Amino acid sequence: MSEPLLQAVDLQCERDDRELFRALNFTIAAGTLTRVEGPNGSGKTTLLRILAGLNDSFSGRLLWQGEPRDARREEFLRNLLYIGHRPGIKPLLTPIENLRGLLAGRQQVADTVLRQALEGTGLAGYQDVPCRNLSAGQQRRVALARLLISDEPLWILDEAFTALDFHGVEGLERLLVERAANGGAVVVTTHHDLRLPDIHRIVLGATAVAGDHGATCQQAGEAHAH
Ligand SMILES: Nc1ncnc2c1ncn2[C@@H]1O[C@H](COP(=O)(O)OP(=O)(O)OP(=O)(O)O)[C@@H](O)[C@H]1O
Repeated sequence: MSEPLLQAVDLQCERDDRELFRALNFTIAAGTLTRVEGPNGSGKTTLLRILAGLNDSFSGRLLWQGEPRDARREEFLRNLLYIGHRPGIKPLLTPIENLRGLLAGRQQVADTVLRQALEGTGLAGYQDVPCRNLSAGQQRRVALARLLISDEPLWILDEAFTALDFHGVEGLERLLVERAANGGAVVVTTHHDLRLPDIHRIVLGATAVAGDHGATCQQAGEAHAH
């Protein structure tokens, strides 16, 4: 197996006295794609925010490269690119200005590179238009342009495919596969029917109908049920 980046050990989370998941164990390794699945409200966003260090209401352990994540929090955050389910784009700013803001304090990137990244996500000609004048899919593409510049080894992407058209979905699928092939680790949630090979699956709320909020982890070809 390739190098483990992030490991979850016995994760458990409750919200408003309802258990979303428990006994969740998995490894996010370099060079892999992982999809977190489950019905609405099963806890996908919550799990991604926990993994990204944005939500601390859980029990269990998270390890970054084999050591407690919180003991290496700064290093962990430098190595993480998290894009939430809202694109997080400032409507009064242009795509270029938004990207500059998103990269502030992390990466020094020339404007020519930002422009190329926006062209790469299909926004040629829109780089200097205020984002409030862009469609939902175009705003999503502004946020996703960040992926074309990223040097972080771990991507956590919540509902990244939302509002994208057919070509946008295809392009993003290709990018994620290439990223994993080049040694990155990608964790995604989506309600889209993705065509990604060798994807690992973390299924939440698998037995929710029976009132038992179970979770299943399948590491591409190998399944662990809890
Ligand atoms: N800020 C919050 N405070 C309390 N409960 C919350 C909060 N945010 C979400 N929840 C609850 O946590 C549960 C899981 O929500 P979450 O957003 O993680 O689900 P999800 O699987 O991502 O859903 P969806 O597919 O609809 O995006 C839901 O029942 C929701 O009501």
